Amino acid sequence: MKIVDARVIVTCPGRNLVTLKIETDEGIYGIGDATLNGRELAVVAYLEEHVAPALIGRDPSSIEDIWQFFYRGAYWRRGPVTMSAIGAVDMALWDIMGKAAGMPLYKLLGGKSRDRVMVYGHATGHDIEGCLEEVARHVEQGYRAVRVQCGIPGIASTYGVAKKAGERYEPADSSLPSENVWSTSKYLNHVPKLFQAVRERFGDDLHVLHDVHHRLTPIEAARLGKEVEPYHLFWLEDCVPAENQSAFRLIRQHTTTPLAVGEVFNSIHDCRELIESQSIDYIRATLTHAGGITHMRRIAALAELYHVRTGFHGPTDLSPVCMGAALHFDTWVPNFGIQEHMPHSEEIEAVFPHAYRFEDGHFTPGETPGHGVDIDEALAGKYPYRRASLPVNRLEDGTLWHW
Ligand SMILES: O=C(O)C(=O)C[C@H](O)[C@H](O)CO
Ligand SMILES: [Mg+2]
Repeated sequence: MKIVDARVIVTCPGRNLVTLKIETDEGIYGIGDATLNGRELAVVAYLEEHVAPALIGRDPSSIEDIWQFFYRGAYWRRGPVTMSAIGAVDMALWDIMGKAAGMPLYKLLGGKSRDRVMVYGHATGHDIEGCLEEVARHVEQGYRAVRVQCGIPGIASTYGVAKKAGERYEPADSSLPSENVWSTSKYLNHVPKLFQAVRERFGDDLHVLHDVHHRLTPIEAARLGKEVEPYHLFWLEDCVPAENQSAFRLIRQHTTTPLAVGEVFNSIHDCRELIESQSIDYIRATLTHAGGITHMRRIAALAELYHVRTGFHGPTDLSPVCMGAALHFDTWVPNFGIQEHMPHSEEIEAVFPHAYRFEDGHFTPGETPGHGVDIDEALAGKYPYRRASLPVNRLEDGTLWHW
């Protein structure tokens, strides 16, 4: 089998999504998600100029060699643009090989390690009462695990909180970056009260999670981890920026709250120290941004040695293609922890028909050969690209801050 075409499809059914479609001389094609939120066209250019032409004529079953060609062979290694492009190629090749073998991807990877994949949903509210209502709505829908993000008294707007009750929040909310204001002290005083109220209302069985979006220093994160210990969080996510991997050792020394990190990671080198020093419990890197299935398998295998489990990133800014492939990976990977789930809009679901299904707080990937997600190109073509940016965050005195 030979690759005869590799094309990039950009569509914006409410938000920008980038898909790579690789076609073969045997009529089998595969698709991969290449969406890098707020930087979509950078990946499109990388794919169109440097990757797609070099794919033509290759054997799509040489998945490892093609991965090495674009990673090791590129000289300029790593980074979100390169690794998202490689991730899309890799996902599409695994899709092709699944279709050629007549097997769902999880079987190609080694078969089921579990019957279904637990996911967590997102509850957000402007105040604690609003959050509790949203948690209740998720529990009614069957979720066993809910991430809870709350507006902070005295802060006008906080990233990660929906503008209106019951709505989804959109990460890239305007053409150029909008601005939020941040106060660490107000935040740290509020969050323990939120989780106290969640436990009082919903009891001990619901898994609850929280995302700090990289906004604390290590000692502040240690304080937060300690103060929420009585509420037994499933995890505390991205409590500090992770460029400095050794910072997590300090947090770890102070708290038993489980730590998750890595949705912005692209490579095993971004998390090697975090994993080997057993400073984290969950690794959040996912297929699109961390070089596809081929590379994510290496990260998961390293993580397994150190009791670290997977907790893949799964926001709406990753397309259903990534979600489908991730659910197969989650079904197979021995050290699975949890999968994030932000539901896509109806428009997006229509552009990407898929085999995965939600039931009772869990997903199953389906039995369709490959990753089980397709793209309706005619429908995709009706939604042209629109520039959208992620916001920035400033302290109350105007200092630009972490997210
Ligand atoms: O889903 C999460 O945990 C996020 O933090 C979402 C990110 O902010 C979003 O994907 C940025 O594009
Ligand atoms: Mg996050």
